[in-house]
Amino acid sequence: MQGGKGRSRTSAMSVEQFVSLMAPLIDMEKEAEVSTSISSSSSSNLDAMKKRGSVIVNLKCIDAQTGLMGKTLLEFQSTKGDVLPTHKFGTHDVVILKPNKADAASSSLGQGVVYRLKETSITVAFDDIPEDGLNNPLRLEKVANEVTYLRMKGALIQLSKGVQKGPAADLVPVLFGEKPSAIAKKAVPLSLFNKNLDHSQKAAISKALSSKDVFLLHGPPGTGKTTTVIEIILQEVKRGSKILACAASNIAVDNIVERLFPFKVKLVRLGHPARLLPQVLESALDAQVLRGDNSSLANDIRKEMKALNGKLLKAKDRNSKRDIRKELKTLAKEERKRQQLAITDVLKNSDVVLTTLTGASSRKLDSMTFDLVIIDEAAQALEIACWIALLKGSRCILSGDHLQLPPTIQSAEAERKGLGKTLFERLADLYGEEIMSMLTVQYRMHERVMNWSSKELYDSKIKAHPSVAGHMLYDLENVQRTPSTEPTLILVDTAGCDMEEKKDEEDSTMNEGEAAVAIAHATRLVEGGVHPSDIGIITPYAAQVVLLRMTRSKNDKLKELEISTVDGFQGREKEAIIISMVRSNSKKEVGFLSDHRRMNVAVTRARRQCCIICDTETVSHNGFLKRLVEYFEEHGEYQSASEFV
Ligand SMILES: Nc1ncnc2c1ncn2[C@@H]1O[C@H](COP(=O)(O)OP(=O)(O)OP(=O)(O)O)[C@@H](O)[C@H]1O
Repeated sequence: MQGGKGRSRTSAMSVEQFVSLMAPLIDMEKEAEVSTSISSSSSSNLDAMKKRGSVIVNLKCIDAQTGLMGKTLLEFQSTKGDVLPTHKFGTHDVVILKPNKADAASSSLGQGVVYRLKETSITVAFDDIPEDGLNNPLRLEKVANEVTYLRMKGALIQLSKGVQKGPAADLVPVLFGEKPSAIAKKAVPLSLFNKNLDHSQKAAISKALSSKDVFLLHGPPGTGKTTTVIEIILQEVKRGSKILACAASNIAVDNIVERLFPFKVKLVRLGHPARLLPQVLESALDAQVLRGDNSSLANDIRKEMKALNGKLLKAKDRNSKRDIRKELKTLAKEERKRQQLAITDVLKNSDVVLTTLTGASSRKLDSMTFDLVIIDEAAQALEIACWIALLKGSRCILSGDHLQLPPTIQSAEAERKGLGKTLFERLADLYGEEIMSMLTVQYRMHERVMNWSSKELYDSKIKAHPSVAGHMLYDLENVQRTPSTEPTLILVDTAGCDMEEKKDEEDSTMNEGEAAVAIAHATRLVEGGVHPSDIGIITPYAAQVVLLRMTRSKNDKLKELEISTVDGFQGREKEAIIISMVRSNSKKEVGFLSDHRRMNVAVTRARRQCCIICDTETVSHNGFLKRLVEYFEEHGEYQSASEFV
């Protein structure tokens, strides 16, 4: 099959053009990341750091535990014991711990990786427990993670040198539109592991298995993208393929590991233990290496070396000292060899190696090649990060949805110049349907929630599975039918209710009126029997998240209600979703609300009810949002915010 119909100019670029475009953009992004963190050489002052969200002050250590293969987990809470202030820390970030009062340039008590992040606490995994100072007030500073950029640069260098001899030699020209893509015409006969797959999933699997170089699995919200990826992996393992399975985030990689468990696939998960979910730790490379024969041999050698070192200390004459040193040298070499062999054994015996995209640059994988590289959540990964993994294989399958949120980019300039354009999107433009299948049955939303998104973004091609098409909030156990639980769609209009937006100190926008309405609606749902953990409040603005959490903290019954930005909810779902749009101003500015992908993610998190709170006069100034408002007015229930406060 020939590729190339309808190629877009920006999508068909040569390797050389790609390398010269990306190299400066990666530097820009690195600079932006460094400026939102603390670089080792910076002498920035604490106020500026606080403003950027790269430091959390006034913390106390409330818990210390050992775990994760010898790491120490320390949990910190605000000294006041309430919600942590606005910050830009994320799980897996590298952080340093300092006394609260230490100046910016002072040395730290320890460095660790953020293990768990809650609204009221943050847990960090340290290699060694900080010796003292834990009883005094503390602060955490985010450290720039420069390794990721080095690895992306490494992939660019490899691409620029040419990959004629590497495993991806035939793949690279296809992905840059220099050679046509190919899909075998004869369908592969399928004997499926999962007997419940729908027609669109089966069609996608069949096409994926027939692809000779590249295949895109397009999975709109709730359509079983990961379910389909799992079946593809199982089918490929059955065929004897060696697979590298990656995603941009650790959580997405762990999700695949967990879902492969029941099928007893021989797999190994690479990565820092603090970045893995507890339930997949047994599959971690480190854990498997420890269980291997070569590893116990290496252990025996280390014991022998310890004894010899003792002898060396006691030895008097030069000759015997020299002999012991010689023996130690030989043993050290042997120990290294055994360690390496232990790692190679595990990697060789695994049919599927799983890691994040940046983790794929691990030296442990240096000499390995794969028949297939699978990248899940590819529409949320930088193209250059995908290349770290792609260079290791001769075929690839990318799964994602370019109509949901793209990767987060710190540098506005780098984003404008093209860093954010994903490989998934570029290939979708370049080859279109030839190399792609879209899943069209969704298993999450009531069809009224789904229809807006399907019509607006997916050419009305998505259908709701009968098991969810008509499900209501009051069908849930213990939920009564009340005026609040009854509607599937609710539009709460704040126009004319004196609920204007405001800016917080960091210039992020918030809206007190909307926060009060959102919490009031959540309270009514809980009073109607909805479990608070089944409700999520989503808002695009970080300041509104903090405000909502503070408003919520006055009501103990809402403790388990989840409040997060749209980005924080991607890939997740709740029975009821409340969206606070925030923007309400006389200039009718809507900021990044107008991004179709952000609103698509927000609305499609809802399974049974979606409630939008907004100032219709402000948001209707944007055509896309106007259609959203009209859809909710037509198919849902209209309420004025004045009914809530
Ligand atoms: N063929 C199917 N029959 C019944 N349920 C299914 C089927 N495929 C997927 N599901 C269900 O749909 C839900 C979503 O599936 P999955 O996690 O694979 O989707 P996803 O597309 O990766 O999700 P997201 O929209 O969050 O990216 C899961 O509860 C899954 O069990």
